Amino acid sequence: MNSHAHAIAPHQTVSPTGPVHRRPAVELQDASVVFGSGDNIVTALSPTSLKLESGDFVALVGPSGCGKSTILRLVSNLIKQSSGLVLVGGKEAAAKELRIGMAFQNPTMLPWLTIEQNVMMPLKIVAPFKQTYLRDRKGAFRDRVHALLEQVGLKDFAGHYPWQLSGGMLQRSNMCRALIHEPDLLLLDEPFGALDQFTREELWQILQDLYLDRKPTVLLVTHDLREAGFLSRRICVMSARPGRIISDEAVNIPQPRDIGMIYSPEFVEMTQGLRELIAQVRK
Ligand SMILES: Nc1ncnc2c1ncn2[C@@H]1O[C@H](COP(=O)(O)OP(=O)(O)OP(=O)(O)O)[C@@H](O)[C@H]1O
Repeated sequence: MNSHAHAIAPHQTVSPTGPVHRRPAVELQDASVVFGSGDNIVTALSPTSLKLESGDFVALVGPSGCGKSTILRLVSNLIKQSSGLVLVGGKEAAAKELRIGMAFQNPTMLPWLTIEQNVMMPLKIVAPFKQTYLRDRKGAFRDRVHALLEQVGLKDFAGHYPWQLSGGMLQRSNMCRALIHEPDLLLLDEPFGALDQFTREELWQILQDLYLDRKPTVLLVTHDLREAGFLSRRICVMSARPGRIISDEAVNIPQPRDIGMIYSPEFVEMTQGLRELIAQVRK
């Protein structure tokens, strides 16, 4: 075991009421991804296995280009594996049956729509909400959007346009849009990448609250080891490209976590251990 053994332990399902045994929400069985053909072959992901139980919060960390985003794209069914299996909700390529929310580093808000309209967008296109969209968009759905915006401190900005908001406010809106349709699975790819440390820490706390409130299954890709440690219940470390998971350990710190915790010796030791592991594999 690594030097971060105090805070993290080999993979186990953590629950306030003890271990839970449910059908995995996400499972990769020796899934690999190869792009191109002939002389232009790029192996983006070596055969990789990973399991997320329903309600898990797993962070994927590792050197640049090791295949973290590729795993998210596999799970969201944007790309197909070249070998192995990808199961979502227990079924192959069944991502459409699960409600998925996604948030990426650069929020892509539609500039001609207000924040309220942007956040409401999934309700317009995702079943079962889309069936009642025309009826509910000015009633129940609007209330839902406003309640979520209030939860992230954007109560007064529903009628603003994206260009009237700061980067941090846009990331909050982005998070609301990813969660508005109550996804079973939340896929986050460097969602706070471009923000200053204070805003990041603030958003970690907001995301933690939203997660504990709703308990979706979350797969978070990040380069920020503190972000991984603060938010997730498990951290998977990947090797250099073509990557695979070389360490999968639980973060044994009860939730909700306090932001001050990231300065504790135990937490610093954990992130330092992860850092050393990644430094070794990227050589
Ligand atoms: N469509 C594609 N065609 C060819 N190669 C690709 C394609 N998509 C990704 N790759 C390659 O696959 C590898 C893994 O990419 P991926 O985006 O998953 O890495 P990552 O770990 O998320 O990287 P980063 O941390 O830098 O965002 C990279 O070397 C990348 O260049």
